[in-house]
Amino acid sequence: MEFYKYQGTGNDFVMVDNRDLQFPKDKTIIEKLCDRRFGIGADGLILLENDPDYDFKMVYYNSDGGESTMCGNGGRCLVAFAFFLDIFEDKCKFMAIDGEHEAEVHNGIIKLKMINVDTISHDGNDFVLNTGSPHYVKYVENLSDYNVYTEGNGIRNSENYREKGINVNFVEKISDQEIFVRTYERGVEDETYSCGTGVTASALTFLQKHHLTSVKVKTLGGNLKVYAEKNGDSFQNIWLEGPAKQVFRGKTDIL
Ligand SMILES: N[C@@H](CCC[C@H](N)C(=O)O)C(=O)O
Repeated sequence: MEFYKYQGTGNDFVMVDNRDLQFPKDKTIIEKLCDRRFGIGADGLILLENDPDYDFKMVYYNSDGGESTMCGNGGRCLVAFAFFLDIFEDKCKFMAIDGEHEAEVHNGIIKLKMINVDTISHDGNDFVLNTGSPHYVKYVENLSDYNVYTEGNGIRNSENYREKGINVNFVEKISDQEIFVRTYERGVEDETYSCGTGVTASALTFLQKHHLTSVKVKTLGGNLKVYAEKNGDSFQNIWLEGPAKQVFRGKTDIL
């Protein structure tokens, strides 16, 4: 099987052109392909498929092999992959598990429109919201030295969230225009270098508090930017922007 490897701010994905629907959607196989010792190695695997009403369709799996909810960086990488395959010119629309997404490509920078967010709930002093995937957002100090694995794993496996799982983001304010975000991801069950839906969730809590329409976001794997408009309680016109790159392509016998 031919595959491609992409990364978006260090969130990395095995990418397969499955327009012929030949890929076996088997949990054990996907887990093996994503394994960093015995496989290709990635935070997730994404299938590019045809959709009769859109330029293409996104099917996303976490590295544990389970199909999951929306992946923002994965979506940006898939747009870069579709652009590489000449599926569209500079703007596209695709279908994902959380609905329709628009995207634009300019000089390797991919701008992805995220779903509207109607509710930001509180859990104590922290925030819970869904940006296509469920996210917990906690503001901390000294984020560089923070134990993201232990604290994130604890919240993800706490009584309220254990069953469905949740992604856990730790946020530190850098300035009025910039935040630093580190994320423990459900389904990877570890910290990743960046999480697009998590960066979006974290950014929205910051935009709400400071009445802003955009914020720069630093992650371990690079920099992103989030734009959004607030209409009543709801955030609309939410865009996640940043680089996404093809790293290599190859053939695997794992299947
Ligand atoms: N890396 C992602 C989020 C992927 C989904 C997540 N692991 C989940 O199961 O909710 C992103 O960039 O958004």
